[in-house]
Formats: sequence, C-alpha cells, structure tokens
Amino acid sequence: MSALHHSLNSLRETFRPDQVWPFLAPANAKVNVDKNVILYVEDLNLSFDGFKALNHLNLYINDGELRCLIGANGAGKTTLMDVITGKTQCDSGSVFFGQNQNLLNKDEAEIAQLGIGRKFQKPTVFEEQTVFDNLELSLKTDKGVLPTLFSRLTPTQIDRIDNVLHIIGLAKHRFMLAGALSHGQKQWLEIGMLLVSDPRLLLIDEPVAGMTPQETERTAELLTSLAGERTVIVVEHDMEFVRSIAKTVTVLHQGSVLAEGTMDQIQSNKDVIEVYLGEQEATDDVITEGVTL
Ligand SMILES: Nc1ncnc2c1ncn2[C@@H]1O[C@H](COP(=O)(O)OP(=O)(O)OP(=O)(O)O)[C@@H](O)[C@H]1O
Repeated sequence: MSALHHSLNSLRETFRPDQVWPFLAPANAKVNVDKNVILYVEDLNLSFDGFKALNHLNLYINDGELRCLIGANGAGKTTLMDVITGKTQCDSGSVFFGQNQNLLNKDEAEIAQLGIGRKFQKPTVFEEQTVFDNLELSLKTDKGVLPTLFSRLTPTQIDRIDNVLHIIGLAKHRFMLAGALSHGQKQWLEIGMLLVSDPRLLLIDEPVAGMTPQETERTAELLTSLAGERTVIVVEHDMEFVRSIAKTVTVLHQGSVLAEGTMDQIQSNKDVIEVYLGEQEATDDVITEGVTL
C-alpha cells in the first residue's frame, strides 16, 4: 500500500462518523453488566394456537460464560432464541440484555446492533466468494458500522479480519473460495462472520451437526476460546460435545427450565431422569450410564 493510501485510510479512520459522533457508535458499549449478568429472561410465555412453546421460562446467563442449552425436540430452544433475537414476539415476560436493554421493544436489526449475533445450524456463507471476502462483506454490512460497501477497508478493519481469520483457524485459507471449504470450515467461517462485528453475546445453534470428530474437537476449542471475552450460548443435541465444553447446562422441557447445573448434576437430576426415562422407554432405547439425553 502506498504512503498516500495509508495516510488517506488513517484519515478516514480518524474521521469515521461513528468515532466523531459517539451516538453513532455500535450500541454494544451501552450494555450494563455491573451485576455480571448479561441476559435476563423472566417469566417468558409464548403459545402457538394454545400450545405453550414457552411456559414461564426463567433463564439468567452470566457475562462471559459458555452455556449449553439442551432438551428434546420441541422443548422450546429455537423459540427461545427467536424471542431473544427479535425474530418472534412473545406473549408476556421480559428479556433484558444487561440490566438496561429491554430486548422486547427492539427489532431484529436493533438487537444485532446491540451486540447479539446468531448462527443458525446450516452455514450460509457466500460460496462463490473467498473466505476473506465473506468476512469483509459481513464487516461492511454490519449495521454498527456506517455503510461502506464500496469503500476500501481501513487498516483497523483489515486487522480485525486478520484477527478473526486466526481465531477461526482459516488464516491459510483466506483466498480459498468458501464453496471449497469442508463443512466444518464453513461453520467456522460463519462464526467468523459474526465475530467481525465484535458481538457481546453469541447464540449458536447445533454447531457440530454433520462434523467429523476432528472438526468437532476443533469447534469445542473454538467455542471455549470465544467465551470469557464474549458470552456464548450453544444449543446442541450432541451430549458428548456438550460434556466437553459446558460448565453449566440448562435443560429445557415443554417450554420451561427443567434443570440447570453441571453435566454430572444434570444426568443424575431426578426430574431429568423422570422425563427422559419416560421418553427413552417410549423409544425403547437402552440407558447405560445415568440418563442419556
Ligand atoms: N411458528 C410456529 N407455529 C406453531 N408452532 C410452533 C411454531 N414454532 C414452534 N412451534 C412449536 O413450538 C414447540 C417448540 O419448538 P422449538 O422449535 O422451539 O423446539 P426446539 O427445542 O428448538 O426443538 P428442536 O430440537 O427440534 O429444534 C414445538 O412443538 C413446535 O412445533
């Protein structure tokens, strides 16, 4: 890059509107986590034609934790994520991001801008674009940054993408077309596409479905490394994977929290055993050690 380009980029960065006028900056700086809780879900209810998908659900997530959310099909996991991210409206209850941000009066875009990123189960990367371009596109369409789709990347933005490429382990593949990546690598790229906007809270749906054992192991490392600085909620059916990453597990059942604790506590929990024994008996599965979820 020429010296002139470099100076122009620095100037552009210095006078970026959101840096000159703080009210244009991404709102995630304004989340109050003084009490160390980043997500408060209280007495949440949602019925579909009389069927209670969410039923007096209470959930508290600490800032920086990695929480796993498990439960049988239809337990309400996706519906809960939909309400948190503004995709679906609840009937009653409250959802706060930090102590001060009421998510129920915000739309999907505002919630994303506050610093909540969601990754759905299926990767939706742009297959015809390179790994780097996918990340660049995400950065430029990040609603926290003013529209810059056709402008050059600033040095800060390039650094941010480089940093994300290293975090997701795709630095060597930056010029590869996303379509040529393995399934696992596509999932990591999509996590990277969230990371470029520096979210505070990541909601990740079934990250290891369809992955090889090696990819699963790498994903466990990745998600574990993301927690701390960020908060991560993972919805997952693969219990071995959950055991490998989770400190605290929340079990949902019929739209409510059935149990919460370490994986060992969950597997020996009376209510969990009762519910899952019933379901296991119905499907004639064999339970070998504690309860198989
Ligand atoms: N838009 C909708 N209209 C009607 N019923 C719905 C709707 N969305 C969800 N449901 C129902 O609400 C219940 C909870 O569904 P949800 O998808 O949240 O479960 P889940 O725990 O995510 O299950 P899975 O593990 O299969 O993804 C299910 O019985 C589902 O059929």
